[in-house]
Amino acid sequence: MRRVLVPQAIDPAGMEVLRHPEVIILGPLSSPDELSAAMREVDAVLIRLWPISGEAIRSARRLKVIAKHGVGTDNIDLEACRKRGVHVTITETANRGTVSEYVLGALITVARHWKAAEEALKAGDYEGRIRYYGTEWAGKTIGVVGYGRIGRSLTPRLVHGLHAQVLVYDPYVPRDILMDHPQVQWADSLDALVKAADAVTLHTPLTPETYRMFDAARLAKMKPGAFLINAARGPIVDPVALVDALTSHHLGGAVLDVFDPEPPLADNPLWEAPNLLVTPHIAASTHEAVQRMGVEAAASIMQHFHLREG
Ligand SMILES: O=C(O)[C@H](O)COP(=O)(O)O
Repeated sequence: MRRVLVPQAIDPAGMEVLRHPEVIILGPLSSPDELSAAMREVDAVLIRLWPISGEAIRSARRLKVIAKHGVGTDNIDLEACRKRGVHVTITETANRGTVSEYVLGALITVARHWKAAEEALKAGDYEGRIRYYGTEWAGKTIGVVGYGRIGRSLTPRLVHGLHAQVLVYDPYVPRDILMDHPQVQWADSLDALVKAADAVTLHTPLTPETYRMFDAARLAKMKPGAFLINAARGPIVDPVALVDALTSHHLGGAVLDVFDPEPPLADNPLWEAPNLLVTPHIAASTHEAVQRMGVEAAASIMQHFHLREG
């Protein structure tokens, strides 16, 4: 028998994939604190965002596979997995379109002062309509940092959906995969991208190289009035520097779906920053993408144990 731990709820279709006479499904757990102990007697874990420490991996003697529901593996101690021979899978393509749609919504919502205008309207200030003038994206330059699956899915949507110019920066992918379109170009450097872009959207993993990639110095290089969208990982952006850049009105606005740490601190300076929109790490949370992530993560476990064709 294989014991598979699903610590947090996933889509029922994903649970269905795990249902098999040779599989015992364990979970859900009530908090991340229970994860390490619960992992001790399992062969596989299907993990969302809860952290899996090296210690938890080392003391999980039966563990063979960790299936990540999503694409970011920064919550998993990969070095400990490598040393113990634990296989890690991600749901490679499950969320790219949904995250791209979130970014389109974020760009439009923040650039049209949607939240402030709505609050003004509800407070009886109908004349906000002649105060909240926004930014039109057609013809503007949007910088896409990271040209992995999400960056590549987003770029055509920016071109065809928003009619924007797109500048792409990613030192790890070959230039010939760039979308072949006159409105899409490589940036020679990250600084060249931030200096030229009316909005920058982040689509890199969290690594030592991307940690605080958007610190005070880099934010200062962004165009005055530009917008920043972070649906990648919180620590890529220095939150204190971002609050300063928004409060001084150097930036026109920002949208954060991710935080450092997660969950974000309740008493948070970000909450007071002007024209900052926030969501609780839901860029990939559509019914469609959550179903795909659940099914693909579960299928990768079953494939690992040769309990399913494919
Ligand atoms: O809710 C989840 O499980 C997430 O969407 C995780 O996705 P990510 O690791 O790709 O952010």
